[in-house]
Amino acid sequence: MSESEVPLNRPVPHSTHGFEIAEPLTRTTPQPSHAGRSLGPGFDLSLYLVTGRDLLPHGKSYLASLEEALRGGVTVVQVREKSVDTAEFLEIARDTVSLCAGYDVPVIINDRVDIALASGAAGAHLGQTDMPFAIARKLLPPSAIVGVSCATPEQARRAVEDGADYVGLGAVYATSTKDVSAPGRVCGIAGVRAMLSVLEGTGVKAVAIGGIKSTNLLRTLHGCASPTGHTLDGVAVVSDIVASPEPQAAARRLVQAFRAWAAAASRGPTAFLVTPEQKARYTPEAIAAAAAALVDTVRRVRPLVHQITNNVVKTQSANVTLALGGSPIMAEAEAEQADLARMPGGLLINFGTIDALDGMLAAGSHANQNGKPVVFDPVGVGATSFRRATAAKLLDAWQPTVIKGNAAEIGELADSNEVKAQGVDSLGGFANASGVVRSLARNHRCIVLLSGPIDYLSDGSTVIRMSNGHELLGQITGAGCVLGTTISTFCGAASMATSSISEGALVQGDMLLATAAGTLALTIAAQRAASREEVRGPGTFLPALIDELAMLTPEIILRMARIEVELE
Ligand SMILES: Cc1ncc(COP(=O)(O)OP(=O)(O)O)c(N)n1
Ligand SMILES: Cc1nc(C(=O)O)sc1CCOP(=O)(O)O
Repeated sequence: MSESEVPLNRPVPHSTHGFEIAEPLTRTTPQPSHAGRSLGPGFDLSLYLVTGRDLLPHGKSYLASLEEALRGGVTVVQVREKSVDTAEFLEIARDTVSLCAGYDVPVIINDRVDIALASGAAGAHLGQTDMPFAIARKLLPPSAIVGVSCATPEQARRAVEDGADYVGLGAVYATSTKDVSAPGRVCGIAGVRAMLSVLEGTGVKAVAIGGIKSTNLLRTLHGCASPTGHTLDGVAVVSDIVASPEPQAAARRLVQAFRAWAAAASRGPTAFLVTPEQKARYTPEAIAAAAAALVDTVRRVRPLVHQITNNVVKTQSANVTLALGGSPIMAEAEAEQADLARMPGGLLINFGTIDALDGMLAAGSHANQNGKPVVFDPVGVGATSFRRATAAKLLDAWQPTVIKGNAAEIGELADSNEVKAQGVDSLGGFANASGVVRSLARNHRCIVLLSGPIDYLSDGSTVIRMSNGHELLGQITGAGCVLGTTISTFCGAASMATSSISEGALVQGDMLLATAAGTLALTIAAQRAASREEVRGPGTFLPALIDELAMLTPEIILRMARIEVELE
C-alpha cells in the first residue's frame, strides 16, 4: 500500500470509547455509557502512544503534538504523568480524553484508577507495584480496559490469570525515557519471546515497550514472536513520537511499518521468511536451478560482502569472495558501520575471535535497518561462557537472516547437549538433525544451516539436505568460516537482484535458496578441487578450491548438486 493510501486517523463527530463517569472539561457531546468495553477484543493496539510531556520539543504544546500524532495514525493513547499533582493530572487526562474522542481513539490512564474513573478514560494501565489488579478491576466499570506491565514470563502468567485485557512487555531495549538500569530490567527480544509464549491462546493482547523507534521497529516485530508464531498486537512508543518536531510523520512511519509487517505475519508462522508460493517451488530440481542461476547473479551484481570475521581466515575469506565475483570489505570499526550498511550486499558476522564486539553490534543493527541480509557464524559458541553471553547479546541487538554453524554450535544455540564441542570443532552429530534445524529456525525466526558431511538447511518449515563436499574441507583451517562467506555473498546478491518486493519483510529475496546456493557453491567446488591431479593434500587443496570457485558455472551446479527436500 502506498503512503497516501494508508488510512490515517481523521476527527470523528463523537467518540465510542471511554466510560461515562465524569464529563471531560471540553466535551459537549454525551458519551455512551461503558463504551470502552465495546472495543472488546477488537481494540486496536497497533500504535500505542504513551505520553511524555517533558520530552516535547521546544515550542510544541502537549495538545498540538498529541493531535498531530492522532492524525498520523496512533490507535491508543496512554496518559503517563509522573510528577504532577492530582488536580493537574485530572485536567490533562480530561483534555486528552476530549481530544482523542474526536479521533475515536481510546485513552488509558497510567497508574491511577481514580483519574481513569474521573476523566472518563477507556481504562487504566497498572505496573507491578501499582494498585492490585483485582481491586482496580472492581473499582473500574466492567467496560474498562485494564493493562498490566510485565517483564518476565511469571508476571505475564499472573496477568493472564488476573484477567488483564492486554500486557505491556518490556523494556525491550534500553531507553532514556525511563530508568530501566536495574539488572534484568531490560528483557530483550528473547524476554518478549518467552512472554509471548505464555500468552499464546489466552486472548490477552500484547504490546512491546522500551526503546522502540521506526529504525528498529521491523527488527523488533520480526524477532518478537513465539516459536509457533504468536506475535505482538502492537508497539508502545514515547520518545520516537513525542520528542519529534513532526509527530504526525513519526506516527505515520510507525503505523505504516506495523501494518505492512502485520499483513505479512498473518500469512502464517514462517511467512516472515517465505510466501506459500515460494514454498511450493522447493523441489530438489528447482533449488538446484535457483542456485545455478545465482552463480551468474553474483557475478552480475557484484555484491559488497562486508565481513567482520576472525583473524585466522580474513585473507582466505576475501579471496573466496573475489573468486565468486563479489567484492569483499573487512571493516570492523563501529563508526563506519552506518555508512557500510547503506551499500547493497551482504553482511557476515563471524565471532571467531570476538575482537570487534561494538562493530558487530552496530553492523547488524544497521544492516537490519537497511534491509541487508545478516549471516551469523557463532564460532565455538559453546566453548566459553563469554561466547555464550556474547551470542545472546548479538542476537538481542539484531535479527540474523541466517545462522550457520557446526553441530556443536547449533546444539549450543538450540539448548541441546547431544553433541559435544572440542574448541571450535564438534564431535558427533544429532539423531534428528532435521528437527534441530527446523526448531532453531522457528525460535530465532531465521534460516538455519547445520554444516557437516550432510548440510541441513531450514526456514522453520522446509528442510533441505545437501550432501556435496569433500573430507579435505575438514583438513584446512576456516572451512566453516568461508562457508559463511559464500552464503553471505549469495544472500547479498539475491537480496540485490530480487524483483518481487515483500512488504513488511526485513530482507527482500529468497534467503533459503540463497543459503542453499552458497552452500552448494563451496561444497561442489571442494569436490572438484579435491579431484584435481595437482592436489595432494590440504596445502594444495586450498588454492585449488579458490580456483574452482572462480571457475564455477551454473551447469556445474546443475550437474553435481545432491539435494533432498523434507516438506513439513
Ligand atoms: C503499555 C505500557 N507498558 C508498560 C508501561 C510501564 O508501566 P509501569 O510499570 O506502571 O511503569 P510507569 O510507566 O508507571 O513508569 C506503561 N506505562 N505502558
Ligand atoms: C514507560 C515505559 N515503560 C517501560 C517498561 O519497560 O515498562 S519502558 C518505558 C519508556 C518507553 O519510552 P521510549 O519509547 O521513549 O523508549
